[in-house]
This record gives sequence, structure tokens and C-alpha cells, in this order.
Amino acid sequence: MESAIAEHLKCPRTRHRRVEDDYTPPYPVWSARAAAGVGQVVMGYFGVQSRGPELQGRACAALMQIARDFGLADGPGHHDLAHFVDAEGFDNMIAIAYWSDPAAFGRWCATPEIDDWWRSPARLDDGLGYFREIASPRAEHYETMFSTPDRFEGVGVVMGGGVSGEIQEHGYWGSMRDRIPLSQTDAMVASGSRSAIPATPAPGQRVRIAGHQNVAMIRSGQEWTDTTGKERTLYLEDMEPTLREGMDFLRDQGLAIGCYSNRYMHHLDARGAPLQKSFGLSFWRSLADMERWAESHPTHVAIFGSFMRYVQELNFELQLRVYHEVSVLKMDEQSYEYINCHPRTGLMNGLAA
Ligand code: HEM
Repeated sequence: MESAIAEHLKCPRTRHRRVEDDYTPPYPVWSARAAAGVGQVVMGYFGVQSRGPELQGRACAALMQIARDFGLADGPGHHDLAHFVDAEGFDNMIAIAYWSDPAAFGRWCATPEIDDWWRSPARLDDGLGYFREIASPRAEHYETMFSTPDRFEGVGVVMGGGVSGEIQEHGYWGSMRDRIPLSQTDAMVASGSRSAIPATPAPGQRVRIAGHQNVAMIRSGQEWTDTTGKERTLYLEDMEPTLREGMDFLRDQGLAIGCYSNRYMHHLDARGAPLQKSFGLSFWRSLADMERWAESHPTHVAIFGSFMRYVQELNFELQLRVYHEVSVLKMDEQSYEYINCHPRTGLMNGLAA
């Protein structure tokens, strides 16, 4: 058993963990480790927004183009494609890409064909919406968790330092915070507020959103490809409907509890066909707001309870894969840009008049 906090990120504590040193978690969980030299990563959400079946083909083509451009020099080490329909009925296709080096990301963005495409006035009147939500947390500002040690998702794929041993900080409310290295010395309280340029986002515009200090972000995913029999039924008929309810709540009523945006997304393969994998992606005013939802909302409490029960019932032989990555972002670790998107998109949500 080892700490989720890698040795080189440990420091003298001024804040305590929620558990005692002899705490033993009820089931095993692993973290991804960063290779030496991977100090800051980039998590980029490149979105294409459209409405109605007649635009879906063009939206898909735009997404495929973005994914092809990842193959240019300095492109990401890993990417996923995903889709969801938002509360306004728009299709949102997103290519999610990870870099282990922010300088490479900067060079990739500055590649003339990518930069010219993004800046072109044509982006405002080709009938589609586009966005880039870029989070670039330093190593102290994020954590990962995987229910199996054999395969990573998301940022874990590019961190390059392999898998940890079984970690101690999990299986109790507050463990997410305890896994983030910064929690050793900092309460990660949010301050300030979001602002938009121009101040009132509307469709047909380019909009930039400035985040505030300590915005919290989570990508929490599950894959049921390998589940069979009772476990598959449990996931599809018991857990998934509850999860969907929780995700719909955050999408529709999240603002009142500090959730700026929530997307319950389905993975697509390289040709756009759905895979048996999904994830929730949400941005929050603070880590504390996210924690409150996770430990008190009936949907997540029920999912958490079922997971604990199934793990034991299935004798720790779960085929359902669960993982998450959580970041607490400083001002300079966030960049959000929207082109011709509706004003409830992503971090714009709640800012329009
Ligand atoms: C089938 C889907 C899901 C399952 C089975 C599940 C289950 C769990 C479990 C078992 C834990 C505790 C993990 C540990 O510490 O060992 C946990 C923590 C957490 N989950 Fe989920 N979850 C799911 C989806 C989600 C989604 C979509 C979100 C949000 C977008 C979410 C947010 C959280 C948060 C914030 C925590 C950390 C709570 C803390 O440590 O204080 N979960 N979940």
C-alpha cells in the first residue's frame, strides 16, 4: 500500500488527511504516476456544436479534421472522441486530447494550418459552433484513480510513469482531496468569479471566458465492454439509470450548487460509432462544491453504495472499469474559447443576461 501522492510531490504537511495512518481501504484502487520531467500536463477539449440531423455530417467531418490535425508535429500523446446532446438539444462532438508537455501544445496550436483555421472569419458563419476548453494543471494540482491497474484512460495514458501500487487514500468521502498533492498545505478555496469577453455571450460571436482561482474539474468514466451476466445487468439496469439521473440533475440544476457545466458523454470510435464507455465531465466553482454533491446527492450516494456492494458480491472480480481524473485549476491553468456556440455552452453557462 502506498500514498496516492508520489514521493517527489510530498512535502511537510500543514493540513491533515481525513483518515489515520493505519486506515485500510475496502477494495484496491491505483493511480497513474508521472515520469520524471512531466511537471505540467494539458487536457484539451476541442468541441464542435451543431443542431439538427442536417448538420450532423458536417459536424462529424469537422471533428474528424480536428482528430487528423492531432497527427501533425507536436500533437497530443492520446485522444478520445465523444458525443452528447446538451440541454438545448444541440449535438456536441468533442475530441479530448492530452499532452505531457505544455510547450509542445503551444507549438501545435501555433502551427499555421491549425491557427489559421481557428482564427478564420469563416468559423463564425459556416453554421457550426466550435470551442476549446483547455486545462493545464501542474503536477501538484491533479489526481487520478483507476479501479484496475492494467490500462489507463485520459491523462494517465500520457503521464509516462507507469502505475502506482495499491493506494491508501480512497474509499472514503474526502479521499479525492487527499490524493491531490496541493491538499498537503492548501484548502484550495475558490476565489473570484468567471468573466466573459464580450460581457454578454450570444450566438454568432467569439467569446473568451476567464476562469477564477481554483475552479475544479472532473472527468469520471466507466467502461462496461467486458461485463457479462449479472454484472452487466447490474450496470445497465441499476447503476446507469441512476448515473444518468445524477448527470441530468447537474446539467439542468447544477448552477445552484456550484456546477458550471456538466456533460454526460459517450465515447465514439474513430469512425463515429458508439463504444461501451462513457464519462461525466464537469466544471465546478470549487472542489468543496463537487465533494458536497458526490457525498450527498441521492444519485451518487446510490451509485457509490451499489459499487461497494457489487465489489464485495462479485468477490473483487469486477469487469466494470471505473476511473477519474480531478484537477483544481489556477487562473493561468485555464483557457476557454467559444465560437458561435449557444450561450449555455460549457463555462459560458449562467453568464448570459
Ligand atoms: C458508474 C459511475 C460511477 C461510479 C460507479 C462511481 C462510484 C464512486 C466511488 C466508488 C467512489 C469512491 C472511490 C474511492 O475513493 O475508492 C466515487 C468517488 C467520487 N465520485 Fe463517483 N462514481 C461514478 C460516476 C461519477 C461521476 C459521473 C461523477 C462526477 C462527474 C462522480 C464524482 C465523484 C467524486 C467527486 C468522487 C470523490 C468523492 C470524495 O473522495 O470526496 N462519480 N465514485
